[in-house]
Amino acid sequence: MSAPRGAGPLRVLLAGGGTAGHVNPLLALADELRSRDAATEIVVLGTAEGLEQRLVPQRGYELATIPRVPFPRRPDAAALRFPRAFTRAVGLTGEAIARVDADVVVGFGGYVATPAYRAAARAGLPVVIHEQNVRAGLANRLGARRAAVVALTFAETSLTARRGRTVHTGLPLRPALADLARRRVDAQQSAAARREAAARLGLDADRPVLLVTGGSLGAQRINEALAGTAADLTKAGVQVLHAAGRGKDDAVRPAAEAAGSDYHLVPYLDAIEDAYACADLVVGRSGAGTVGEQAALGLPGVYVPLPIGNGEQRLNVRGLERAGGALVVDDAALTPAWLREHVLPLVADTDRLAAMGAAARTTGIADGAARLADLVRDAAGRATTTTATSDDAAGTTDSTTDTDPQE
Ligand SMILES: CC(=O)N[C@H]1[C@@H](OP(=O)(O)OP(=O)(O)OC[C@H]2O[C@@H](n3ccc(=O)[nH]c3=O)[C@H](O)[C@@H]2O)O[C@H](CO)[C@@H](O)[C@@H]1O
Repeated sequence: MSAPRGAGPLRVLLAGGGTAGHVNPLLALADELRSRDAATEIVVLGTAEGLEQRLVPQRGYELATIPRVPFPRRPDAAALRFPRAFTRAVGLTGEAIARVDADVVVGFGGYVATPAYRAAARAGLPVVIHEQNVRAGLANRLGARRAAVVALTFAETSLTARRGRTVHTGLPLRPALADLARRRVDAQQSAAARREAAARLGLDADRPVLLVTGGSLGAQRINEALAGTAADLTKAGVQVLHAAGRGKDDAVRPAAEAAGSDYHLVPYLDAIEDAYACADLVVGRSGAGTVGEQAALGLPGVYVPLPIGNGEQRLNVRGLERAGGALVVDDAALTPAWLREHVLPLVADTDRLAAMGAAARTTGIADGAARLADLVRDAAGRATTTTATSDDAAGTTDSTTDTDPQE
């Protein structure tokens, strides 16, 4: 017999997937909920193709998969197949909800979120939405119509819960990153974290470290530009840690090898917190995850927004840029010459980097996972077992006075 709703350990379905940008905040919330109550029951809803396939079981959570059903954007053959495929996905989601006997559904947007929101409505369950990007995706825009809570990474996102609360929680950071964010506020702790992480990565903590990422999938353009400057950087005494993306690292290998032992090329950093702890400067994309993490950590960054999708990457970094924590360069303008002119002097300019880092931190939130966990437990009628240091007065907007998010 299952417990009545609102009683016993929390039971939750977390829906999200695709890239690590969607999966990592979901896992950060899962870890936070479990750390408050080890008996919390969690099922993650994802697809069989996304990064969740690897990342979710690796962190010890059950993954239920449904087929990827992209919402039709034009009247083609896929649009004709959509209603049946969608109904099937909703049915499978309903089965996953019933299996965990969920009392709340939390969605992070993307392909699996729309069926999850629909199945939750059918089951009469409250929905909590987390929107990572400044420009909300379609699934979350639809879901926000009946959501109990819409939680936002960025204050400037215009998505609102029509019938519920809209709260600026920031990005839920996984525990290792939240810990690092706390340590980096103190100069001595920050230096210690850098030394410890440098030892694990085989880096010299006393020389400049440039971290290069292309988001969770890697970025060919960034890889090519770095390949063209690899030797200039190492000749200048800079150590480069470059996560080029799975399957994209081979193209950089000849340049990395020619640049010598200070050029560390990897496909992906599972423990990216170590890389962040050592980095003086980061060059990368401006996915919401990257921006949210680096702001919370007070890390100066050179951002190269991905010029596709709905343009969300340019918007994601705007607040950070305005605050002075970011240099932003268009994808097309990112060349080896640009890196030589801008990044080579910057990575050794400790005063400027310190100012950029401090500016970045003013826009970041380190306890986003705790804030979101409070909202989820509350929506499910559970006590919030720890107190988040939430600036509710500033972070909560009254949904009735906001602009229509569907426009
Ligand atoms: C191509 C694409 O679809 N991009 C979207 C995707 O970004 P994508 O998933 O690439 O990027 P994000 O910046 O959001 O997140 C990357 C995540 O991967 C982690 N990481 C990255 C590299 C690495 O070596 N190790 C590692 O752990 C980072 O710490 C971060 O948590 O989702 C974001 C959040 O909705 C969107 O803003 C992006 O537009």
